[in-house]
Amino acid sequence: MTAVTETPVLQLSALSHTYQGQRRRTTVLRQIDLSFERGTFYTILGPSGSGKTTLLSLASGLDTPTQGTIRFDGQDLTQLGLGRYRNKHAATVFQQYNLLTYMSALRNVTTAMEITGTKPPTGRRKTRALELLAQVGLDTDMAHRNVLKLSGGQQQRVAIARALACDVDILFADEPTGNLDEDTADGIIAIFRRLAHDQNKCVIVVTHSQTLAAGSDRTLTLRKGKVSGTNKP
Ligand SMILES: Nc1ncnc2c1ncn2[C@@H]1O[C@H](COP(=O)(O)OP(=O)(O)OP(=O)(O)O)[C@@H](O)[C@H]1O
Repeated sequence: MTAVTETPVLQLSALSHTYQGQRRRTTVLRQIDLSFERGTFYTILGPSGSGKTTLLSLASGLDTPTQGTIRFDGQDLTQLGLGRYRNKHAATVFQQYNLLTYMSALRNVTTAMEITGTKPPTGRRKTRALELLAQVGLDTDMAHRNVLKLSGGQQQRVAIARALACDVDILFADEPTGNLDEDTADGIIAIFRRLAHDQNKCVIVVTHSQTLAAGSDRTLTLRKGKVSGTNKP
């Protein structure tokens, strides 16, 4: 009998990235090879400036690497199309949230569903959005409030609900618990674990938080542009 090996949902091969500044070039990532599987919650750690956000921008299709390839389900992202990848297969929770500031929390979530063509399996988009906002601890009153009238931590939770609203294969998040108290952060970690383990999604989170790392299935550490260590095999 031959063993069936599943194609990684995301594969980075010989990935390097260099920023071209006005005076000098900075190589941030050097020849990185990494595979990510469905059903797994990953955290990426590393000192400030080690290239974590850069790695996330490339892997989520927001930027293109100067060298190397990125494959989603075996298909090169340049062939699949970055727009299609970001719309249908990947969702990102940004460090700065990137919410639509003239809208309510609820509209931020439903708009994301409209743009990506996400139809909830049951109920209307609005019902599903309220459900997701409740899951991250935002009640109906907060859901209807303009996002600028929410605290930083509450805005961060709207950004998480918005990413959860799009039924994608990979969820990326950059410091998603940075502004949250311990209990709320624990709730978010539990959501990420459920997404990976119950819904077979791949969750990839950049963080400095050891608590978040401890809640994940695998941690990768970036140092000087290389992956210097992985644990929890
Ligand atoms: N657009 C850019 N142009 C030039 N250099 C950049 C650009 N973006 C990031 N850098 C540099 O690339 C390096 C890696 O940045 P990156 O944001 O990926 O690090 P990080 O590990 O996420 O840091 P932190 O933990 O502080 O958020 C830093 O030295 C940064 O100054």
